[in-house]
Amino acid sequence: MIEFNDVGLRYGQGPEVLKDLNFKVEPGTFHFLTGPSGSGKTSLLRLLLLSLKPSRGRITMFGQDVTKLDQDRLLQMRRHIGIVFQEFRLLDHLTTYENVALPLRVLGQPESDYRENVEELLRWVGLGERMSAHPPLLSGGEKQRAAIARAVIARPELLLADEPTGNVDPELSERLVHLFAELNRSGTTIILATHELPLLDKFGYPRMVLRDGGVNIHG
Ligand SMILES: Nc1ncnc2c1ncn2[C@@H]1O[C@H](COP(=O)(O)OP(=O)(O)OP(=O)(O)O)[C@@H](O)[C@H]1O
Repeated sequence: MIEFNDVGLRYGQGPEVLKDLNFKVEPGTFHFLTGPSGSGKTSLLRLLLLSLKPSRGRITMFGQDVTKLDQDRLLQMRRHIGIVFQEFRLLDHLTTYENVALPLRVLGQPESDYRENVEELLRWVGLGERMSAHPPLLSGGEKQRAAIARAVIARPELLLADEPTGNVDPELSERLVHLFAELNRSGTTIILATHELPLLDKFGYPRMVLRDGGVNIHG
């Protein structure tokens, strides 16, 4: 599903923050992405999200060399990718239901087509009673479950998560990772960036470790 060949990334004229990345991620797998602060986890996720282009090397995703795609094709490919951020990024003026439905609305689907799916997904993530609440009234864990639901409502094949448990307590962190694990069991490929060692130890998924600009996969 993902293949990096000799990929390097620099911002502007700065030094390479990622260098000689060579790895493959098979469909249906779950990887933790870890490494010290500043090692380039967010930068690597932005390459995978197609919001940054590498300075060198080749990135193949879904069978296509993404460095050769024009903007329209990149946008089409982007629809196969979901993203969850540490700081949730929900829209406060929309209800929880409307936040989760937004990606489908943007795709032009009529509400009659998606209402049931959105409600079912919200119940599945445990927000069945919170659908009409606005995000400022949700707890941290509830906000992140809403953000996860929004990220997967359009059924992405690849789900990226950047420190998704950074703003919730350890017990909730574990429950959120169980949610990602469930999504993975239903076929979604997952790459979850975290530096929380207890989570890495508790869930035995392989680790992509970034260090000194390079990456190694363990486990
Ligand atoms: N927009 C940018 N412009 C210039 N340099 C950047 C930019 N974004 C990140 N960097 C640099 O790239 C390097 C990797 O940053 P990145 O945010 O990818 O690391 P990280 O592993 O996600 O860090 P953290 O765990 O602290 O969030 C850092 O040296 C950072 O200063």
